[in-house]
Amino acid sequence: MVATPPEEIARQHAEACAILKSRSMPCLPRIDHGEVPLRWKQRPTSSSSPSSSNPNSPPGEEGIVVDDDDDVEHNDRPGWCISSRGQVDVSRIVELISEGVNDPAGDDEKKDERSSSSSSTAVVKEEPHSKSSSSADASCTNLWSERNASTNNVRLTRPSHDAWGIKKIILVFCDDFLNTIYTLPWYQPNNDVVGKRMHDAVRPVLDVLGIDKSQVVRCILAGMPPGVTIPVHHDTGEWVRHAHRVHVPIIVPDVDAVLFRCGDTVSTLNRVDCSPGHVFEMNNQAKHTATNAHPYAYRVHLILDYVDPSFFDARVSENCPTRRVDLSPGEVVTQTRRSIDRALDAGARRHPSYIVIGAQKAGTTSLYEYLNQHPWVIKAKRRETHCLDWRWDGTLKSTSDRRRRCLDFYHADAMTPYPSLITGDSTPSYLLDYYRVIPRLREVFPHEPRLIIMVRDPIRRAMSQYAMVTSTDGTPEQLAARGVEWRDKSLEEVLTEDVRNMKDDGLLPYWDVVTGTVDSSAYEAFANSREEDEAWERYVRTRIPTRTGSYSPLARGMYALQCRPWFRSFSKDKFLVLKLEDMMTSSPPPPSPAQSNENDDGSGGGAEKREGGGGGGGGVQRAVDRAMSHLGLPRFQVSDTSKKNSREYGDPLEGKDELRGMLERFFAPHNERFGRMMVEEMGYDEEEWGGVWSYDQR
Ligand SMILES: Nc1ncnc2c1ncn2[C@@H]1O[C@H](COP(=O)(O)OS(=O)(=O)O)[C@@H](OP(=O)(O)O)[C@H]1O
Repeated sequence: MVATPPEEIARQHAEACAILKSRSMPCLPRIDHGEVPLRWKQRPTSSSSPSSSNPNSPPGEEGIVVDDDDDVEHNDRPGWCISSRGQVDVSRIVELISEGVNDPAGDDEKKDERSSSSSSTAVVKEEPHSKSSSSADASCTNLWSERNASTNNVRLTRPSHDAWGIKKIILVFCDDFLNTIYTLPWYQPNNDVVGKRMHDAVRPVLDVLGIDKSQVVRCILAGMPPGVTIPVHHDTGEWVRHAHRVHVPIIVPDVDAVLFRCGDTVSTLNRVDCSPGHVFEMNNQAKHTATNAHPYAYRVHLILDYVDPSFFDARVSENCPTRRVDLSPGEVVTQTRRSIDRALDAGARRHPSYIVIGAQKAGTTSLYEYLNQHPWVIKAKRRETHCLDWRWDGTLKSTSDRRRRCLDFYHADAMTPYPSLITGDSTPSYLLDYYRVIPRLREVFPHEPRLIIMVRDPIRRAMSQYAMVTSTDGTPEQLAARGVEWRDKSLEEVLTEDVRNMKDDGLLPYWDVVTGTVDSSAYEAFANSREEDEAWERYVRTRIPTRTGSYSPLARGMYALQCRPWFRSFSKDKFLVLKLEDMMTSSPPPPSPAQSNENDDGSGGGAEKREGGGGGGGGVQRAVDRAMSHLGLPRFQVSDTSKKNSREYGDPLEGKDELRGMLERFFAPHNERFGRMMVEEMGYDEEEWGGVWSYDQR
């Protein structure tokens, strides 16, 4: 977010006034190009920094990025940004909003202050034709009065508008992700006298656009003060990509004193005809700027955003259906920069909403960081809370104390007023440590957070673990967590040790240590037996230390065994399982269903599945889309798709073909079993999971 410095705003204002004075810029001829194609608005938005949505920070700017440069990608950008969609009679809207139109924003409050202070000598600039009313009773007819709005309508903040002194009458509004569309009382035909009249007065605009009112996601009347320039900017936020932006000038005291320009670049801004009643659509992801050079009067536009009807179906298929809420008069809403909630829903969300439970070294940090780029996802106080394993405080007497302790690892209290926002953590040790973690999770988080499991070729995973644990880089805390047990051990030694432990626990009756081979019939007989369950529990209960990462290089890659107790403990719909390899595919990011009609270039995108290949962001976006859908969050575009927690290390299996062959033989039946489990028990795609990590295909 770049805030335009005041000197630059002053320069742009002077420039606009000079243009107006010289009458050197004619308006574009009114041409109806039809709707601005939404694919022209797909440029990723750039201001979704997670911190901006942290409820601990005050709501920031309202999704507007001010640009001073022209570094915009112009691929497939239109030769036009403005489409004249028609002309309507706005006199009924004018009737409703004329009163108080030229009162400065917040003036009713100032008047209250003045009337309560007889010594006040402040000079109020009187505007002609301005009957103002500061009463907030139901009969108050000044819709600009903020007291009236907060009593009879609903007050919403739009910080950038406030900064520019723009005042507004809000009729329909949605959060940044179009997750909830709020209809305010002053647009509800059955609820309010104003609502009925406003609803009817706006109707001709919808008719000219050929849209149904259910398509409207935002609709406000915005009053721009005299002597103000909104500097060149473009709008940002997910909603921009999905919505058509329409302006209708309603009250324009002097069209020659208004300069509204829009264009693909700062140097190609075109002037739009702002005569009252001109319904025009603009590409609000292109540059635009407005100046009201009138000496004393406000200029009012109806600003309306609408989506295609297919948008709502797409949201259903993304597991994130749009909600519609009719707000009551005087209702209070809580806002962050990108979210809006009803105050009466405070506390409705229970935290945490998700936990990435493993597997270690399978890309869990990346997934966590990608999720946290979503403006509605708030980081835990630390990525790996470990609140259910080694930070669990068994000395606490009651469940509520233990819950409190666990919740303290998240910003749970600060998030209470904002139920749209979610939080969670990534503690990859949980997957293996099921016997400790599952009962604790059930106890302190009975709402059962969504669980995400990432997996990776178990041989690669083991190599990554070995490289990490034997590495001497990192913070003292990281070094301590890794332990020193493997420091002087070779890869062969640590693998052999794990095999020995498993053998001793009766977990590998099918594995011949001398030949390094599996007895297939012994494996088939043992797999999924009660004996295997017992042996697995024995292993997990005795071989998992809590204060070192130097353990289980093989067991942590036996995913069917690790997942089984989890899958038995929670319903299927609680889980999402993702393969790290799928994050590495380089095919272009998929369009969301909500964009697919516009975006489909017909390319299936040949996925490169092997590690080390590509990783152009398509795989990351696809994985994050699935996670968002799992969490019931609206889709967003991941801006930083770089891999996290990655380490440069030589291939520990380089020149060790025998060891590699042994590992492949060891893991092959486990991989095959896990693939089957995913398809048959969890209902995942056969093509994706059948034959997962089948080494003989390499
Ligand atoms: N997007 C993407 N593409 C390819 N590889 C990726 C990606 N994200 C994470 N990684 C690799 O995942 C490894 C780190 O996993 P974790 O973050 O789960 O490790 S940890 O358990 O939290 O320590 C680590 O593997 P190694 O580099 O082999 O150690 C990361 O490089």
